[in-house]
Amino acid sequence: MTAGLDRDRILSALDALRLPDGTPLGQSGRVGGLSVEGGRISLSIRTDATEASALERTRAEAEAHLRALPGVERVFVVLTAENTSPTPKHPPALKPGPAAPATAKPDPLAGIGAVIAVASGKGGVGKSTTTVNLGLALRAQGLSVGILDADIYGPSLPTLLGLHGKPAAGPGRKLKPMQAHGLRAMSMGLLVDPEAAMVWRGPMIMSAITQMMADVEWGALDVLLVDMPPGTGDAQLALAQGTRLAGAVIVSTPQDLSLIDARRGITMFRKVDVPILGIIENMSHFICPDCGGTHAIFGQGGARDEAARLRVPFLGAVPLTMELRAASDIGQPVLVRDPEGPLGQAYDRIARALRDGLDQSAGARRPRPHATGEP
Ligand SMILES: Nc1ncnc2c1ncn2[C@@H]1O[C@H](COP(=O)(O)OP(=O)(O)OP(=O)(O)O)[C@@H](O)[C@H]1O
Repeated sequence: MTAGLDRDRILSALDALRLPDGTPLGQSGRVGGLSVEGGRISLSIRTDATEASALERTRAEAEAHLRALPGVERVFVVLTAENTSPTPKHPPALKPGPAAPATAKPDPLAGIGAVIAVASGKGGVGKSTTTVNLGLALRAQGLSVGILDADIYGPSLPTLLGLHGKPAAGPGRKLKPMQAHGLRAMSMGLLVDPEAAMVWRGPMIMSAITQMMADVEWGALDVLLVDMPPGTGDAQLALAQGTRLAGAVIVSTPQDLSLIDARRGITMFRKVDVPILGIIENMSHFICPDCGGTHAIFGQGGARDEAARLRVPFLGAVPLTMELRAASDIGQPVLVRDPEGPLGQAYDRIARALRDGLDQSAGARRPRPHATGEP
C-alpha cells in the first residue's frame, strides 16, 4: 500500500462528501470492497436500485475527490446493490435495448460503429478464443477493431493476446487501450482483482463495466467486441441492458447442454431487444493431426440446427484443433500465426457473415473501414 494511502485515510477523505441524507460518506457504512494497490484505489458504494441515479453523483464526486489525493494514480468507484434484497430481474433504473446508460454524460462509445457482445450461456465453450480470432479476422478485412474483455470472473484476454503490464493513462486520465496484433484491447483483468470481483452481483458488474467503457480512450473504431461473462444471469442481463449494443453473437459447442444454455442466452438478449447476429459453433468437429480424419466428438451440426430452430443466422463453425489451443496459450492467436490456413479461412467467413448480419439488422450500420489511427 502506498505510504499514507491506507483504509482510514481514504475513509476520512470520503467524509468530506455527504450522502443525499447528509451522512458523511466515509462513516455511512456503505463503502465496501476497498482495495489499494500502489496508487490505484477501487471501492464500491452500496445502494439499491431506487437510489442508483441519485448516488451516481456521489460516486463521481468520490472518484474526483480521491483522485486529488497525493500519490493517487487511478480511482475506480462503483455503485453496488449487493447488500439489498434480491437483485430485480429488470432493474428499474435501466432502459431496455440499445439505450445509453442512465447518466447524462456524453456517450463514451460515440466513436464506435458497432458494439457487439460475444456471449455464451455456458463457460469454457471458447467464447474468448472466438472473440479474439473474430476480431483479428475483422481487422484483416480492414476494420478497426477493439476488444473489451468484460469476463470479470475469468479474464483471458491478456493471455490470449500476450498482453503484459498495466494500461497507461492518457490525457484526462483516460486509459489508453493496449495494442496487440493491430487490435485495441482492454481487460477487466488488468484493472480489477478477479478474486474480489467473484462476489460482485449484476448491478455492480454493470456499473464497473460501463465505467470502464467510459474510462477507456477507444478513439474511432468500426467494431468493439465485448467478451461477456459466461452465463445468462442478472450480470449478463444488466450488462446487455446498460450497453449500447448493435447486436449479440452466441458461441456454443454442438453439445445439447451447451445448446440449451445458448438458447437461454438468445432469450435473454431478445428480452432486452438486442438483435441476435448469429450463432458460432465452436469445437464443431475434431481434425486428427495424425490421420487427418474428422471426428464429431460433441455431435454434429447441433448449433446449425438450433440456429434454424430459433430463426437466427448460423455464422459458421470452427473445428477443435490442437493448433488453436496451443496458439491461444502463448498469446499468438492462430490468425496471427497462419492467417491463410483453414482456421484463418473459417474465421474470415464468420466475420463476413457477421458483417452481413449487421447490415441487415434494423437500425445498425454496416461498419466500413475508417481511420485506423491510434487513439
Ligand atoms: N476450437 C478450439 N480448438 C481447440 N481448443 C479450443 C478451441 N476453442 C477454445 N479452445 C480452448 O478451450 C479453452 C477454453 O477456451 P476459452 O477461454 O476461449 O473459453 P471461454 O468460453 O471464454 O471460457 P470461460 O467461460 O472460462 O471464459 C482454452 O484452453 C482454449 O484454448
